[in-house]
Amino acid sequence: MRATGYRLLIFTAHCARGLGRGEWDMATGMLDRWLSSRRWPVTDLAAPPADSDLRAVPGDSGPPVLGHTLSMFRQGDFGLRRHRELGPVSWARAFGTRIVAATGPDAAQEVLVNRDKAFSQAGWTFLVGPFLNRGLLLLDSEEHLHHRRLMQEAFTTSRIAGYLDRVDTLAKRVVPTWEPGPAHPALRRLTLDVATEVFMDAPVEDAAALQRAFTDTSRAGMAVVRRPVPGGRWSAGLRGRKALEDFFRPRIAERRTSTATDLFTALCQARTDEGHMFTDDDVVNHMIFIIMAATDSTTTALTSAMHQLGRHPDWQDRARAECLSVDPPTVTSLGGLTALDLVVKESLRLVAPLPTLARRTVKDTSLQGHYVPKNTLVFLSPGISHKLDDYWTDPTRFDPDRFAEPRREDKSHRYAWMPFGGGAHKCLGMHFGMFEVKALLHAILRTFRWEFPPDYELVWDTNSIPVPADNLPIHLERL
Ligand code: HEM
Repeated sequence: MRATGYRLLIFTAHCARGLGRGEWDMATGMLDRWLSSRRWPVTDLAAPPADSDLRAVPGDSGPPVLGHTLSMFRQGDFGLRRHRELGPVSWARAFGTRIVAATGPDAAQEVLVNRDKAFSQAGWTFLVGPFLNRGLLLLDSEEHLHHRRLMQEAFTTSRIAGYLDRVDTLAKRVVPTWEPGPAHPALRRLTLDVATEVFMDAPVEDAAALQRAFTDTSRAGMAVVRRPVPGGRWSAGLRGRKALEDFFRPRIAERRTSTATDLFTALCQARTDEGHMFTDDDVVNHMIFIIMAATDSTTTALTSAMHQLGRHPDWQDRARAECLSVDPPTVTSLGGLTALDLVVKESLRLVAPLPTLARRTVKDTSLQGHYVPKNTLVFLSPGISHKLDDYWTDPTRFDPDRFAEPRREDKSHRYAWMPFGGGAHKCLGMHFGMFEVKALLHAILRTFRWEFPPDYELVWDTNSIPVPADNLPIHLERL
């Protein structure tokens, strides 16, 4: 069996280029069946110290050469299956290293609360390479706290109100120009427009080049060949990052005294009570990170919500009726749109935009009674916590009312619903992100109606940030 599987892997890799679509689907289907059915001998990650009562982390290396890399890429239920079979703390070999999965709300809480400071943000460097260098998420401890406090100045209620006003103006200009077609690229374009107009206040003529630079920079972290080979994703990412740096740096001095209401200006002017401000380097690094953090995540949230609203016309009608009763969408008026709020929360539960949060241990530590040695990569999975039937009734079903009183299933555990993470690094853009998604849906629901054929099934490509494999083709009917 082992030899068969190995041959299948080699065959798939060698033949990929020469196969037609049907043959490719057949080969990958065989591969997927084999990956799901095959089990590997379970061994210990490392022996716990003799004087401790800790247990070893159970897990396995998976198939030869690639380990579980392909399963992680190709199988949406891989993590959930391991959680059921091996428990909330297990290890697997993938991407050339051993990774500990901390799954379920208890394990997530222990890592994110990080009581003895054993889990560092260096885990993210493994995933995003040099592209998000010194972004807020990559900082640890006191330095992180200091930068986070300063950055909070860009997310006060009055700042958010200003951004939201600009998001609404943009949505009202762009959404009515949409034609029937794939929804995902249109949504991505919309959130990129938010990035250039609302976050950066960039000149219109620079928008296309900047948006290309964001895309190249954010994709580079997932490059298979992680070297600057000409024509490769890594090189494109380095060029993209440089283009973004070249945009931000020369404008900082002018933005420090500007009266503009964009996020870039807010970061340039952020100041603590003691008078500390971000340096020019900090502003550049934080802006590049924020744009990456904000764009793909909100695109996935919007795509998931549009998909669910198209499958559930009753919820679409309820959400639209609310949106038609309120204009413009503001921090206060959006707060009253209950059905829209429930739909967005449920869409974030079913498809967590950040499927993996990464940490690395900086010392030997314990996790749910297991021994985890120093320098171990640890992955958390909000999407797994969102699918456990200990916390959610019929977890695969779209059921927004689960977030309403009296059910409030999200209160079953502090970390049962965690699309925005938790602890010291909990998403700083959470409130604005929710408002942005709702303001954009507000414009879409007031302009269009849509539904999917009953037999339509969306397949999410979960290689990194979830995207619909078919771009979510959608027939928009103008109201
Ligand atoms: C639906 C949209 C969003 C989702 C699901 C989301 C999710 C997350 C998650 C899970 C984290 C924590 C990662 C970790 O602990 O490893 C995070 C961090 C962060 N997010 Fe978001 N995010 C969203 C939108 C935004 C927006 C719109 C912004 C800014 C405009 C933003 C800015 C940030 C920042 C600055 C951090 C780093 C916080 C820190 O390290 O202290 N996010 N986000």
